[in-house]
Parts: sequence; structure tokens; C-alpha cells
Amino acid sequence: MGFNCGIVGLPNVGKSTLFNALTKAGIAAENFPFCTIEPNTGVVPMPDPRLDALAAIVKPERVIPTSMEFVDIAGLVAGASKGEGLGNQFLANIRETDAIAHVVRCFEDENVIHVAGQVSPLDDIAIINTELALADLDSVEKALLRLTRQAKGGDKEAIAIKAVLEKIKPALDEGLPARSVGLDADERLLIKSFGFLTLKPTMYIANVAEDGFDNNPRLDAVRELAAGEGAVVVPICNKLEAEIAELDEDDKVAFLADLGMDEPGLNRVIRAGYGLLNLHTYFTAGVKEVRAWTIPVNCTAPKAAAVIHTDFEKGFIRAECIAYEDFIQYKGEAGTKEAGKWRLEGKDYIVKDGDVLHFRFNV
Ligand SMILES: Nc1ncnc2c1ncn2[C@@H]1O[C@H](COP(=O)(O)OP(=O)(O)OP(=O)(O)O)[C@@H](O)[C@H]1O
Ligand SMILES: [Mg+2]
Repeated sequence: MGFNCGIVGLPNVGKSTLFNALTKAGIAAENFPFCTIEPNTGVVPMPDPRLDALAAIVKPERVIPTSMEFVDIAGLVAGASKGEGLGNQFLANIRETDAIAHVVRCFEDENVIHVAGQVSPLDDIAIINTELALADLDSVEKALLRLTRQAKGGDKEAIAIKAVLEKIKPALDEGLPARSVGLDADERLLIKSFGFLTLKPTMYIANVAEDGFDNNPRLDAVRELAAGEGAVVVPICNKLEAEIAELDEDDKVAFLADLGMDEPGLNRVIRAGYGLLNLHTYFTAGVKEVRAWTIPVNCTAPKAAAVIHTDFEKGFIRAECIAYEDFIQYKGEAGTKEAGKWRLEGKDYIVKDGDVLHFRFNV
């Protein structure tokens, strides 16, 4: 299903360190601005303890998690929208992502160069948001020239699109994201093909020092700004996460326990990315495999089936459905049936997070 989340931010704030930890890909993360040139894409498994609980009951041959893609993008500098730094290339890379994880440096370390010479999260965020807004403004202005002509000729669609662009333009003019305008679903659909950067769902990753989770005014500042935008903040120490990711499983458990953590902080990043995209999970649980599948929230059973195979959607008859909690409580399908918790659902059924499904279909 390829949903992806682009990792964006100023140079040298810890984007590749986060990406490496996420993918353990071991690509270059050095104390050197512009270390990343080509975007790197990594498929990251979704941590979901429910899979293990299902597997403990079903005892399948294999267990397959669902995944999300993260893209490590080169650092952005002021002026990128005018071609500074790796400007245009960088912006094109972001345009291709579904959501943005904006990494903000909230750690002090004189050995790590900051492009502006000092660590100031709000200034950093403003630089990035301004560049993204300017890039969108550029697209809006170009499109408006064309649409104005077409609108004069009475083209209904052009008139409708033009109206939406004119609605977001004043915000962009002020360096504010288009998502601050509050477009409705129809308006968003009309301008979807532009791939506006500042319409993408965005979260802030506050990259803190190991001891920077509490009493950190920089983190507080990011939280306050994000609250105003209705955006999620994930505080994390990317450097520590990269170290944790290098450990083998046994050492990892011990090391996390030492730190008083029950899972890597990365899991919060992955889950937040998933949430940002409005995705959730259903399961299939057979003796061959127990598997998690990603679907958009509010997805019907046939659409959910299509994620496995388009034939499942085309030939959809019914979905056999067990809620996750019931599956666990009654220890599998047989127990659930006895308890009267096993259901048959039709084509209008909206699949819920955690549903254990088996599709009946014919082709
Ligand atoms: N939480 C942290 N505390 C201390 N140092 C960190 C932290 N996170 C990252 N670093 C260090 O910051 C430096 C830059 O990290 P990284 O290469 O990940 O940045 P980047 O954002 O990918 O830069 P570029 O835009 O140049 O690709 C590295 O030396 C890394 O170890
Ligand atoms: Mg990098």
C-alpha cells in the first residue's frame, strides 16, 4: 500500500540519525550539513503487540506486520524555494510524500554544527514552514494565471479550483501553511493534484538530548507552537534511538529496562506517522500466517479486502469478523463462535481497528 512519511528539517538536526534508527539501514549520518543528497526510502514494520497475542493463540507458521515507509530528505535552508541549497530537488522529494515528520533540533551540543549558529526551535520551524509556504505560493500563482484565463472562458472546474486557490493564497502570503485555512473535504479534493506541501499532515519530532525530556524550554516551545496548529509532537532522542537500534534483541530489552522504557521511542514515531495518515489495522489469522493489514479509517469491508487482493474486492460476498478483544478473550475462532461473538458482515460494513477478518469471495 505504500503510505509514506518524509523526514524534513534544517540541515544537521538529526534526520538521518532518526531514519537510520528507523530502518537500521546504516546510511551516512555524519556531523556535516548536507550529508544526505538523495532521498533514502526505508520500509519500517509497524510495532503492534496485538500480533504476538494473536500468534500465541493461532500458532501460525509466520507472523507478518504491516509497514510504513519513511523517506530521509536532504536538509532545507532559507531560500530553498528560490533554489538555494538543494532547494528545488528537496521540495520535489517532499511533494511525493503523504505526510511530513518535521525534525526540530532541541538538543544542545557544541560539537554538532547548527546552520544558524544557535539552537532555536521556533526560528528553525519558521524557516522550514516559510520555505514550504513560499513553494506552494509559487505553484498557486502559476496556476492562477492559467485558471483565470480558463475561468473567463466559463470553465466550471477552473472556476471552482480558482476559488479554493484564492482562499489559501493569503495564508501562504503570510508564510502560514495552507492547512491553517480549514478547507473542507470537497475543497481539498479539488486541489489534491497540486500536492501542496503545506497541506500535508505534519508532526513535529523534537530531537532532544538523552536527558532532555523534562524541564526543556525548547521542547516546551515546540509543544506550545504545535498545540496552536493542532499538530502532534513526538519528543525523542534520535542519537540514543540509533544506539538502541544497533543492539541485538536481548541487549535491547536489557538496555531499555535500564532506561525505564518498555519499547524504543521510535515506536512512538511510527505510530504517530500512522495516525497522521488516518490509518489503522485489521488482521487475518490463519494457521499459515497471522498478518496485519493497513487501511484508511472508515474503510468498507470490500475496500479492506482489496488490500489483500483486488479479486477479494471484486468477488466480495461477506466478511467473517471477530473483534480483536473477543478473539483474545475467547481464545480464537471456535471459542468466539461459542460465545456468539463471531459475525458475518456485508459490503457496507465499516472495518474497525483490530478486526480479525476472513473474506468470503468468488471470482
Ligand atoms: N539527540 C541528539 N543529541 C546529540 N547529537 C545528535 C542528536 N541527534 C543527532 N545528533 C547528531 O547530529 C549530527 C547530525 O545528524 P544527521 O546526520 O542525522 O543530521 P541530518 O538532519 O540528516 O543532516 P543533513 O540535513 O545534513 O542530512 C550527527 O553527528 C548526529 O550524531
Ligand atoms: Mg541527513
